[in-house]
Amino acid sequence: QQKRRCFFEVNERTKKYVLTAGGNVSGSVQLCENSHCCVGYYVIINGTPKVSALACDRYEKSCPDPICKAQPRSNNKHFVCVCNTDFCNGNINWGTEQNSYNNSFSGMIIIRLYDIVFMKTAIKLVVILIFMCFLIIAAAKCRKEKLQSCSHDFGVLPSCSSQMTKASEINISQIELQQIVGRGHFATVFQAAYKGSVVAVKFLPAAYEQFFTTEKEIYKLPLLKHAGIVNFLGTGKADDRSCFIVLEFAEYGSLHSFLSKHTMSWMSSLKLCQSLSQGLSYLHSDLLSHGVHKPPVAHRDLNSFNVLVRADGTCALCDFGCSAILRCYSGGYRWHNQSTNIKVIKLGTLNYMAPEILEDFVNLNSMFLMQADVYALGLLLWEIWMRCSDLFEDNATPQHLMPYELELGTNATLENLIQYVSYMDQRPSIPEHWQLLPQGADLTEIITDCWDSESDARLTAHRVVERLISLQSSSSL
Ligand SMILES: Nc1ncnc2c1ncn2[C@@H]1O[C@H](COP(=O)(O)OP(=O)(O)OP(=O)(O)O)[C@@H](O)[C@H]1O
Repeated sequence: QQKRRCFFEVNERTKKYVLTAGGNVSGSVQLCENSHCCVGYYVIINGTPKVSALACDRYEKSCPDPICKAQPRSNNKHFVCVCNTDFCNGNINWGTEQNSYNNSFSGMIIIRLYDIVFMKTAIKLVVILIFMCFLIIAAAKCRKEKLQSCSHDFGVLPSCSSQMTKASEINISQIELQQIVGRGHFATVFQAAYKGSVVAVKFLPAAYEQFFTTEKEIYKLPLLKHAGIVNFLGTGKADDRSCFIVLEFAEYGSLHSFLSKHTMSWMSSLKLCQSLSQGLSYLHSDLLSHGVHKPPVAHRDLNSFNVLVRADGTCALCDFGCSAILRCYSGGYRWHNQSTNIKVIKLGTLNYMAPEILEDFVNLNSMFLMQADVYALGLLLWEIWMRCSDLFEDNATPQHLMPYELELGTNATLENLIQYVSYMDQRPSIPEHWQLLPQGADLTEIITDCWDSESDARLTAHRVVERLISLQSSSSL
């Protein structure tokens, strides 16, 4: 059986030879010859315990305790402890008085293994705790700054700066339909009169209620009102069970129809581009205002049919039937488990799909939905500037074309787009002479930085807003 090992220490007042008889001593360790018990003698001096002696017990006695429990010897000034595990005499247990005495152990000469282990663990715990606190504070600060920076960047309309959108249910009898102004893949949109104002009413057949529910959910998000997003007035159900959404009326209709009919000056094109980017940047923003939270939203179907143009020449985003609310999870954004998870399979809008979405078509649960919106934004900026008469020689402004329409025809298939956009890494062509124009190089760079094949390398919508502002302020064409 292995011999017991005990701490060994003697002060002047103890007869050293008496204790060395218990076994061979090497430094501060004694190998017990006659006993399997360690013993510790302590004396209280000025209220603090000091080691009087630590050693092997000289005779075999009963020592049932694995830890060294203090027992008074005389006058409550001297204590002895006996224990039966290796080095157990290095740490006397004071019972209820333990804490007060333990704090005064600095006078002990022997380096006690148990103390070291305990100290090391305690130090590790403290360091881990401090590190975790630091991380939590840094994360909270980072999030706060992010939210604050977003809320400073974009004006929140005063009407709803601190409230949930209070759109009421609208009774169909309150609406007077006038004429059809647009048709989408699912919806028919009417110009109508409602409470003395001209509005747009979007009807969705009952079969497409899923799109209606998603779109309503987005419009009803708190703080969603913004000049770059079409103003939402309410929803309702018609007698034939179709659902409808009442919106502000955009006089020029979709951006697609506006660009088909109009060319524009440099300043007008900038107005369209800026309001469009601001709308998207606001949609993507994560906002906290007066305790109300607006999560980021990815549009997921951004194209020139889903951007409206108002009479004042500004853009407003619409059609959120495929949009996704993103929730923040430990630094990144994930798709909130929304009522719908619809795959966008619509001709025309395929042209605006980012390469990673085209390729990963069967699985749209991507973390990069906002970057995919920015890709589409780049195509829209190209589409707008291709109709800017100041960027072309007299009467040489091209006809309006959708992205890739020239290269792949009016109804490009998914396979053609994957081949052209993804594998061949091609984009709509930017006129070479733009490089010679005062702002040409900058606007080319904005477009190409939006439609980069690497989604991570693309600008954020917020950065596009900034780049467009500096483009405007540097000089006019
Ligand atoms: N508020 C509005 N003011 C004026 N015109 C509008 C308005 N909303 C929609 N429109 C017109 O109706 C068209 C279809 O609207 P919307 O895109 O919302 O329908 P949809 O069926 O959801 O379309 P999609 O095919 O993209 O899914 C638009 O392209 C636009 O021309």
